[in-house]
Amino acid sequence: MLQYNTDGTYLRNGPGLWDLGDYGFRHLFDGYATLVRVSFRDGHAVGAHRQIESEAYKAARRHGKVCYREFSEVPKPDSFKSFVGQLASLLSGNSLTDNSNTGVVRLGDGRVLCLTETVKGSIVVDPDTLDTVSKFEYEDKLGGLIHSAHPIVTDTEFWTLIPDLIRPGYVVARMDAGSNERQFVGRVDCRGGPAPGWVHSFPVTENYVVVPEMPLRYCAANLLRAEPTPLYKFQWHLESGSYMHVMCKASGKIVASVEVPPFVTFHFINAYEEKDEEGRVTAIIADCCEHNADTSILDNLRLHNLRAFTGEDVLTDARVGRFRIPLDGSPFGELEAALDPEEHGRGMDMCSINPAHLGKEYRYAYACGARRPCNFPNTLTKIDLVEKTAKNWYEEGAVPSEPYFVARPGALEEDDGVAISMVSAKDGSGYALVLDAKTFKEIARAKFPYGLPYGLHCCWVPRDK
Ligand SMILES: CC(=O)/C=C/C=C(C)/C=C/C1=C(C)CCCC1(C)C
Ligand SMILES: CC(/C=C/C=O)=C\C=C\C=O
Ligand SMILES: [Fe+2]
Repeated sequence: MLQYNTDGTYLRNGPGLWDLGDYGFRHLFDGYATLVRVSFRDGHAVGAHRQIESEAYKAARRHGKVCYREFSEVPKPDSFKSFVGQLASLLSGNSLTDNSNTGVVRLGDGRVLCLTETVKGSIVVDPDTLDTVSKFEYEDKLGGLIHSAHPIVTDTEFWTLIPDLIRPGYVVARMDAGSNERQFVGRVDCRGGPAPGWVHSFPVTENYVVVPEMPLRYCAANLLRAEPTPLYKFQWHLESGSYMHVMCKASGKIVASVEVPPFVTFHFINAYEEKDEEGRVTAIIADCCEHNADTSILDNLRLHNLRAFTGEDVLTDARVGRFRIPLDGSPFGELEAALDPEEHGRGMDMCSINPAHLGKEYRYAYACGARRPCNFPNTLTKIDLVEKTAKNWYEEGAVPSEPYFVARPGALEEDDGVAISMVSAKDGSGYALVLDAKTFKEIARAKFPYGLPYGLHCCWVPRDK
């Protein structure tokens, strides 16, 4: 019996199936999407999991091989077209995967959407049955084949970033809850490099959208390569510079564009507006899980590395990278660690916050951290950005996924709620873990009758909605 008094459904998406007959995928991000559900009701938890029935997954099952371009894999020679044919199917988007294995969000109108970096990989699911309901069709003329895997979703709207690989830049778009039509808000032109930087995620404040331009940039040549490169579809362009752009949500105008130290991040944590005594906005503060400008984290996520822990400490260091983007016209922004990374074992990724603080000043972030030696984040950490300390949860041999914060209904304090994570235990079994977000102590765990693959991002569907 699970003593937990908030009723609702926790959903987690992630790559979960990496094998097709004898063939095994090589990178974590290639796996076909597995949705996990844990429904909490009257102190009990009921779990389930299911594959998302994307075209890419169904074709792979039908033919026993990869049929679409995944994160690192491309269809093998026997189904290969000529170079021109490949280029055409890449440009049209036909050959891209719709394997929506990254995020899951509950839109303001109640629809639950699974996402990845391809626009066609936006798939509506039923949170109760985990049925694949339909493709989410964007009913607008914005186009774009890829977008940020992490839109910003609130009860009323949806913000997304669409990288433009032809004319290097990004389109910022928003969509009202209940609509399928994105509206163009503005455009950012890249300041460096041959292509836009990878935008797995981006942050917003109450009035601004922050567009990051990392030196890890999309690479047209690598998109066409048959075999994965160490940086997959990307290339590191240190010489191109790193930038942060700030766009006004209301006007679409760029209010700041600053050069910042080089950085590598998948996940922004949050951002907010810094104000002076008169209430004027002087700067934007944006926090992310930052990998010390080291791209090797991407290759470390190869399954071979993840499955072969030798006792060596091979997880590269990460920190809470805090950007300060001045709005006074200065050309440079700052990037520093928000707290001593030793507080969380120099591991930092897969973060969540209290959504009531989205875009606003906030104090707490929840993430996966590290207890070394390790080859992958193996702790859950609660970061206090004011005290600059962390509380850590650890169980020997366990691999926990993103600690997802769910507020207690009626909560007033920022950390009044729970952090939910799915844990793979040392013996291969799996359980849902519920931590008190305040104390970061275990409240409950619900064992699954079987082990579950590692998974990525989550959402919460309250029972009454
Ligand atoms: C699982 C995760 O976090 C990221 C998944 C990323 C994917 C599936 C990216 C796919 C892509 C292509 C299939 C071609 C175009 C480039 C890129 C967006 C990397
Ligand atoms: C698993 C991961 C990124 C997932 C993208 O959605 C990053 C892990 C980083 C390790 O520190
Ligand atoms: Fe992500």
